[in-house]
Amino acid sequence: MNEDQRSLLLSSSSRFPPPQGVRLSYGTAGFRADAALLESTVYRVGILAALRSLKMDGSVIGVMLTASHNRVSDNGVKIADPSGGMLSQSWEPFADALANAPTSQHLLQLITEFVEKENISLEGVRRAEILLGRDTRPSGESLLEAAKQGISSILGAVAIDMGIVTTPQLHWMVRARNKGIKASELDYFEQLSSSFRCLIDLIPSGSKISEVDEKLVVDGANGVGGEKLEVLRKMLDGMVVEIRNSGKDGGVLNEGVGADYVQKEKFAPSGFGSQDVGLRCASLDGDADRLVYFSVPSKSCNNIDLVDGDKMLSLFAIFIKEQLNTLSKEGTENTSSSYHARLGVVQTAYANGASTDYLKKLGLEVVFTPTGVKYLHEKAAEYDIGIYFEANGHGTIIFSESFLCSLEARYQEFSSVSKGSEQQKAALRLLAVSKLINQAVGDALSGLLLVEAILQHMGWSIQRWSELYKDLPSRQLKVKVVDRTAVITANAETVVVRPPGIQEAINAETAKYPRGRSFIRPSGTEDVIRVYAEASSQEAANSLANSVARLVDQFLGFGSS
Ligand SMILES: CC(=O)N[C@H]1[C@@H](OP(=O)(O)O)O[C@H](CO)[C@@H](O)[C@@H]1O
Ligand SMILES: [Mg+2]
Repeated sequence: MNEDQRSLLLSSSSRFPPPQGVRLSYGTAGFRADAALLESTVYRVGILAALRSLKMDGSVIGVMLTASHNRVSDNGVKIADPSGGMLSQSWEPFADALANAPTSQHLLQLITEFVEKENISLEGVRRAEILLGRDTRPSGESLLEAAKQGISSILGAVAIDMGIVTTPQLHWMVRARNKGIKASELDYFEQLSSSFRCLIDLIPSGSKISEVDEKLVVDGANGVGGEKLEVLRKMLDGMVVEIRNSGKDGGVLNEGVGADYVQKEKFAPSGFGSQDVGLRCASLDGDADRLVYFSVPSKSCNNIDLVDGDKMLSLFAIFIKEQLNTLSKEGTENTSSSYHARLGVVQTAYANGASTDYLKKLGLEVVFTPTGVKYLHEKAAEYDIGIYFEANGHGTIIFSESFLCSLEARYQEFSSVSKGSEQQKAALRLLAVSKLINQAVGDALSGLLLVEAILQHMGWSIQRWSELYKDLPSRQLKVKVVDRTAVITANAETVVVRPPGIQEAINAETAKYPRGRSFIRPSGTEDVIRVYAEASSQEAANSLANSVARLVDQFLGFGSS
């Protein structure tokens, strides 16, 4: 590292001292905390992003300022790798060390050692390009400045501000830039709208949906997703969409609204109620990378019929399986008859037991990973087509490049020898899905369009979709403890290996409940232990969740020894 670079780092970092008495961890989805604590961390993530770009031969890297479903006073920062996915897990320890370095000297020492180990040249001869995005949180603007300062403290690094965008939009832009395709926000909207229209044009003539099922009402979580859906809606003249909680009418981000609230509390979001009985409703989360659907069952209650990430996964799996079955039918005389694609489905321990049973009965390969998009995405990428969703509505579909190449070739074959055939349509539908779905990360807007297209293709109402299988009643709780990192889990977070004894106690409690299942894990985004329980009745699920929460408090709570 030359003297110019050293003095630049020392002088700039001295303007961003780390918060006292706080230890930050990159967690499930980047650094996340009260916004007032984050300026130094965001500055240092700016440095990290610049180094990551230099390490990746100048590939474009993304930095997103968001705290997703957390309350508005929080904020966070996470990196989008050149593939558009999450930061490589191998760099997370360095990210943690950077964020927690106590002084500028320590920070400089860390960077010096790291760039030597990683063979990163800091002579300023290479260009590093970082796309910056932020959601609608008030703290975003000042944290954006800190990120820019961090980036510009690395010689040759350039920050490009993409403004207020959804998290998936930024990931999509990074992926598109590194694939050498057009990557503006308009390009994003055009890709989604044109591929959506392609699927609508391919709807079988017999599929009809009733008038009441034409309308969709969307809860925008008072966040960035509502305003972006407004733009998209104007490009989709075929869709009847009403957007509420867009953030324009003074509502507070994620407060009583949004996909996390709807999925966890199973309550209708603010602005929804008895006037919406029977309608198809959807809810985005605060940065529009999560989506759930719901319907209001009757005028009497505030509860909802939730159609969660597991059901979206099931809908996508049915549709894709149908197209693959059509393609694998004996080909016409001039095309190859055998056609096999490896379709995989990835879930986490939060997936409702009924969904896993349903998917296995469909003959699908179902595998599990720990919570966090980075784990599911990595696993899904092992298939020709990998579908992953968390129950809370994080998820997407990944198509391998080799599969898409062979699919494109098959589509061309069909177009010349059997134009208009069912095989040709099936190939075109899958190609359209691969363009509509955001393959970088879970994207509430692209997921919503795919759900809408498939429901129209099937001629299904939300009620018909929800009846695919009946969820086992479940309950999630959060428990504040002295130190959540004391809990170490294994087997995709389904068992606790440390502290000793608690898993045996959970097992004994769970055994008391028919079809009981329960697990605990440390949250990566909030300072809590999360408790999940499901059983044959809601009362039993609630009781099991409360019993396990008491065990957590006994073993780990403030009163524990
Ligand atoms: C139970 C739950 O909803 N966990 C969420 C939450 O992670 P935690 O580590 O559980 O806080 O936020 C993550 C990032 O948004 C998301 O990937 C994950 O599904
Ligand atoms: Mg989110």
